[in-house]
Amino acid sequence: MLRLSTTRFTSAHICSRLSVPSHTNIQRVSRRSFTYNRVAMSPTTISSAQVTESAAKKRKLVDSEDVTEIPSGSAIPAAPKLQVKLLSDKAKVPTRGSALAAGYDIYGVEDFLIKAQDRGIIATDLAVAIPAGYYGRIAPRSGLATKHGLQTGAGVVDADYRGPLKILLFNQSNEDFQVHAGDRIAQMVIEKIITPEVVAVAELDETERGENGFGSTGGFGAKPTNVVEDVAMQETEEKIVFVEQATEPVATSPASENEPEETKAPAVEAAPEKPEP
Ligand SMILES: O=c1ccn([C@H]2C[C@H](O)[C@@H](COP(=O)(O)OP(=O)(O)OP(=O)(O)O)O2)c(=O)[nH]1
Repeated sequence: MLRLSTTRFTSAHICSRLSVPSHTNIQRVSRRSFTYNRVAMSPTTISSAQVTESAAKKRKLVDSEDVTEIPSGSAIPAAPKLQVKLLSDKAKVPTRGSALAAGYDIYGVEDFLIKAQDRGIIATDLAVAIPAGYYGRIAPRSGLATKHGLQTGAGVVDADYRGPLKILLFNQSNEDFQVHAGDRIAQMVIEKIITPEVVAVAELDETERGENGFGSTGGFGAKPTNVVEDVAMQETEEKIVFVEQATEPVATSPASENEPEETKAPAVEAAPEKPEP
């Protein structure tokens, strides 16, 4: 008889299993698989030894900018660092609001009144060194944008810029907005870029779209044609859920058998009995 059991793996479980500190490099792909540093993994078969082997095999595929240094004996590429220099004692190191937040909140260092429908440039007294191959995008904080109409402008921070970081804020509301020293006024997202060589050509290649632009694919209500229904990805929580046959022996890799107790994944739990109708 087939009896279904369900085990839920969060990225924290996986990190614990892999004995790695951060779950930010873990990306869920489907119910049964995820990637760690872009290496495909399965929660049923994962072991630290496999991570080491797989990562070593795929290391050549990782862009060189991703790998600042690979310490000997470690399979996990060192993450690029965002260096910040505080230019005054009012400056604050950028912070992230949650474990997986994309943006680093940026703190202003001055009181500044931005009049309604006006703009202001706010000092941060920060200098930054963004890793090569990336840039910093200054983006609005959603709360300030929705409640007070505060948008950011300009917003491209080059990797080679070493001057003081400034934040351009537009007040699109009809009320003045008072910025206080120490406020989190914007966020900076570190985005990967490519800078291809520019080549002038006589003709561009042909495409289906051609020269059609600005609404040529339909109105706002047009149904997109490229949407694939994926039930597994509709879960709201970041969980990897898989189902296995409890009556058959579960294949266990030798490496995972030798793992210390605290790094093992949680035991398989029996699925709750379905109540009789
Ligand atoms: O919101 C922003 C945008 C830019 N900068 C800094 C970092 C960036 O590297 C530099 C130059 O910005 P950008 O290249 O966008 O400005 P530009 O007008 O093209 O100036 P430049 O000729 O110096 O490149 O100004 C900020 O501090 N805040």
